[in-house]
This record gives sequence, structure tokens and C-alpha cells, in this order.
Amino acid sequence: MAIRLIEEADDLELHAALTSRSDLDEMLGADVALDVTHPAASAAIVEFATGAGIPIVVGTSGWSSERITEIAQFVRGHDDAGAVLFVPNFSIGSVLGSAFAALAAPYFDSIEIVEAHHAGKVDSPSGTAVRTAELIGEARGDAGPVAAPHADQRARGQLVSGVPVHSLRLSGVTAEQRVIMGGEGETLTISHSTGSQSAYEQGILLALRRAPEATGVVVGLDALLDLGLPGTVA
Ligand SMILES: NC(=O)C1=CN([C@@H]2O[C@H](COP(=O)(O)OP(=O)(O)OC[C@H]3O[C@@H](n4cnc5c(N)ncnc54)[C@H](OP(=O)(O)O)[C@@H]3O)[C@@H](O)[C@H]2O)C=CC1
Ligand SMILES: O=C(O)C1=N[C@H](C(=O)O)C[C@H](O)C1
Repeated sequence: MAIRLIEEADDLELHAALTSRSDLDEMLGADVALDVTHPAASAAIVEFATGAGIPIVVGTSGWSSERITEIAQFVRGHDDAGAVLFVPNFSIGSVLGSAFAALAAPYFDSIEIVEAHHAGKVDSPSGTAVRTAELIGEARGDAGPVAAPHADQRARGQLVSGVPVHSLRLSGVTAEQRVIMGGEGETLTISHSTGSQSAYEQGILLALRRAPEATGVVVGLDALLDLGLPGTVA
């Protein structure tokens, strides 16, 4: 789908389309790279691109904030390193859903995330859920950590920034996320469903067009949408 988008866009030209059997050197000469591969392959691809001074858009999931910080340190330490734009989710609706969750987070002490993906997804929790939980953690500030009672029990999910995340892997699903918040006598649910991969098209094109002018390491399409969320890794 990414290849088709690039080929169809008047202002973009496909330099090379790599597979798992390609030599990363095929990237050389490109103005921008797009990594949508596999969590086990992504680190080497990103390191190659930044080392070669090629700005890269990373859609591949499975990146921890620790690894992103390491990449940010490398980029900061090398003037000629290519910028890295990590995009946990290319869907505008998903990005807005995460932003709305961050906005509401200080007002609800109980917050949990339930994400569902197709059965072929190899990593969990999803990159989107990790990003959403991190935004919630940051947004809470003085409100302190989310209440996550009995979180030591396995069925209570995996804590990300103190937020329990529950992952479902189901046939018949593309990608879904619900952020459920509990307060005094009420709950608020922020829900997003990806019905088709076409949801990613607008975000992929936006990221590819903006990456060449990016500097350092940027996390989240929200940074390009001027939503005012934390996105630039200092
Ligand atoms: N940010 C976002 O909005 C989205 C992110 N994703 C993420 O993108 C990633 C890919 O997802 P999906 O497209 O469903 O996965 P697929 O398994 O369908 O496709 C992965 C592709 O990556 C290629 N590939 C694997 N390893 C390498 C490598 N070392 N070098 C070059 N190419 C490689 C594979 O090629 P080959 O055929 O040779 O194996 C294959 O074409 C996942 O991490 C997923 O979570 C997915 C959707 C949206
Ligand atoms: O594997 C997928 O399909 C997706 N992965 C990304 C993630 O981990 O959040 C983005 C989207 O949810 C689709």
C-alpha cells in the first residue's frame, strides 16, 4: 500500500522497495526512507538510515521508549545523522483518540486500555497502546499515577507508564483501541476502530512529505498535526 501511495503521488518518486532479502545499501540516495517491516528488523534499518544521513519515517511497532531515547542520543551526537520520525499510528482518527485520552487523563484516576488487532500481529501491546499510555502518564502530571489495583495479577494486563494495557489478537479485526476511564459515578470511553488499511494513507503521505525537514527524533503524527502534545525527544 505504501508503494502504491508513493507511485501515485505527483510529488513523490519511488527510489527503491526493499524486502527482507534486500541489501540496506539500496536505500542510499533516497531523500527519505519509510520503515514498515518487522519489530526484529526495524532497529537495524533505522540505524542504517540515520547513519547514512537519510531521514526515516518509522511505522514499525515494538519500539520501547528506552530504544527511542538511544536513537535520539545517537542523532543528537552526530550532526549529519538523518532525522527519525516514529509514527506509532498513521491513522488520523487514532492519533486524535490518543490526544483526547491525554486531554481527559488528569480528570480520571482509573484508566485502562484495551486494544485488539488481527491475529497476525507479532508484537503486544501495540505501539499505539504504548504511545497512548505514555501520553496519559505524562498528561497526569500532578494528578499522579493511575490507580491500577491488583496489577500484579497477570490477567490485569501489562503496565505501561502505570496504565494497564490489555491486548486481544483476533481474526476478523484490523485494529481497535478503547481507553476506558473511570471517575466518581461515571465512565468515559474513547474508542477508535480501523476498518481498513486505507486509514493509514493520509498519515503516511503527511509523514513522508514532512520528514525531510524534520530534525532530531520526533514521536507521533500528532507532532505534525500541531496538537500540542509532547512529541520531540529532547
Ligand atoms: N504505524 C502504523 O500506523 C502501522 C504500523 N504497522 C506496523 O508495521 C509493521 C508491518 O506490518 P504489516 O505490513 O502488517 O506486516 P507484513 O508482515 O504484512 O509486512 C512486512 C513487510 O516488511 C518486509 N520486511 C521484513 N523484514 C524486512 C527487512 N529486514 N528489510 C526490509 N523489509 C522487510 C516484509 O518483506 P518479506 O515479504 O520479504 O518478508 C514484508 O513485506 C508492523 O510492525 C506493524 O505493527 C502496521 C500498520 C499500521
Ligand atoms: O500491526 C498492525 O496492524 C498495527 N500496528 C500498529 C501498532 O502496533 O499500534 C498500528 C496499528 O494499530 C496497526
